[in-house]
Amino acid sequence: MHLTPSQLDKAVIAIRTLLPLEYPADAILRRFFQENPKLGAYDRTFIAETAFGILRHRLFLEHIVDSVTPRSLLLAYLVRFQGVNLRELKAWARESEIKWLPSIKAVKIVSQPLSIQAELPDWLVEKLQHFMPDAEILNLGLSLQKTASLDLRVNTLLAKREQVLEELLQDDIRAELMPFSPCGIRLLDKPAINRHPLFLSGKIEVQDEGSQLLGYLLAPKRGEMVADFCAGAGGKTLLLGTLMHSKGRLYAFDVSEKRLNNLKPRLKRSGLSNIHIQRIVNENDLKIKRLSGKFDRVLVDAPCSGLGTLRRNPDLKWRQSAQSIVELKAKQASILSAAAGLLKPGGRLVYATCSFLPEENQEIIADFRAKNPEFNLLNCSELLAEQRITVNTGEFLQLSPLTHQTDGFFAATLARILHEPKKITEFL
Ligand SMILES: C[S@@+](CC[C@H](N)C(=O)[O-])C[C@H]1O[C@@H](n2cnc3c(N)ncnc32)[C@H](O)[C@@H]1O
Repeated sequence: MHLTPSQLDKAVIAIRTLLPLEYPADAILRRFFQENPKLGAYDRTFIAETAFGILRHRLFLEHIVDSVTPRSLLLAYLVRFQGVNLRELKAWARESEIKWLPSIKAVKIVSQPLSIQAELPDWLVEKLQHFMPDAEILNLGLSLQKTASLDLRVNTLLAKREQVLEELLQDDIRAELMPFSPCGIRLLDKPAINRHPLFLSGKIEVQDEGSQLLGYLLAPKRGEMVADFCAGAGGKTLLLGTLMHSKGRLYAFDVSEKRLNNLKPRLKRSGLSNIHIQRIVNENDLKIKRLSGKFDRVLVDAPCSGLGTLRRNPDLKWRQSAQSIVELKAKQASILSAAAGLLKPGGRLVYATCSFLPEENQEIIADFRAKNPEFNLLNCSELLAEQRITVNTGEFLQLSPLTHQTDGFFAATLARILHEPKKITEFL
């Protein structure tokens, strides 16, 4: 690694700006780069990768430095995790630092407490210990410290997966077919894919394989009425529209105008014409109430802690807390209840999060079913098997970076029964 003093100085400033983590790390860095337009592509990559690397290993790094400063964290990270040689740092590091740095190489990670080894904060380890043995927590934590692959979804309305793979390989982009998703391609490096003609022409989108599987679980058909209740910037909406062959009506609901606006250029590229974007004030918006009982399929990609995406968003373990999980849980239950009201008898709903905490997942489903006996639970593995996708995680879909090389995802599939039992009051 070739490091220059000005590059290291800039990295220290970036880390200082980042570490209070008042906003998502990617947004802070984006702003930092906007405010430092003279930084070249190589410096930007170095700064972004280093900053994210420090967030991934922050607990261990804070443990091994004498005093926690952006500069000491940077030095410790470079030496310990990037194998940077002290000679390469001589022009920049102070004499006292050059003396101190060799000692950090000797600190053994395996003799640290579980939270440091797993790089998960104490509150999270405590929660996990309720349902996972320590060895599993450690493996999960280690898998979340790795970087995620760049996953693509082929827009099968515009291109065939094999053709896209061939084109990528011809352009010297190393890629392979995904193991689970029938429309997925995994890249083995991180090229600037958003400038590639396949991306610009709408033939590919960036999407984690786990997200793609949620679309296949919902399995919307041509001509159906479908809702993506928490559509955001529409990653899953676009997949659902494709599975519907652009036929039928697909509503993209969300409370965030900004996120829905980000869906618009993607929609244009996709060639889909069956998507109706609707901003709602909240889950109880009148627009939702008016559509009650009209939908064949509903996806609830609920707002969640995002802990399953720590490979991409390592800052989330610092931005979430035991208290934020309590608040999210109440929101998730309320959204699920409102979204379920959209379903026709016989309709299907998929509730999903990118979290591995039962509070946001199984507990939400159990509470919902206790209050709504007119909904049955369908077996996710069987539903996927019907589409020749083999992921055997039982009645719930539970994906993890450790086992499936995807983000951590949870999904449950509910079906509204066709003939609902009459309510007792109707007999009185
Ligand atoms: C996990 S993200 C969705 C990501 C999106 N489905 C995708 O594939 O890109 C959750 C979304 O829920 C939205 N949200 C939060 N509260 C909501 C509510 N009460 N009703 C509907 N959407 C809500 C957030 O704005 C956010 O876009």
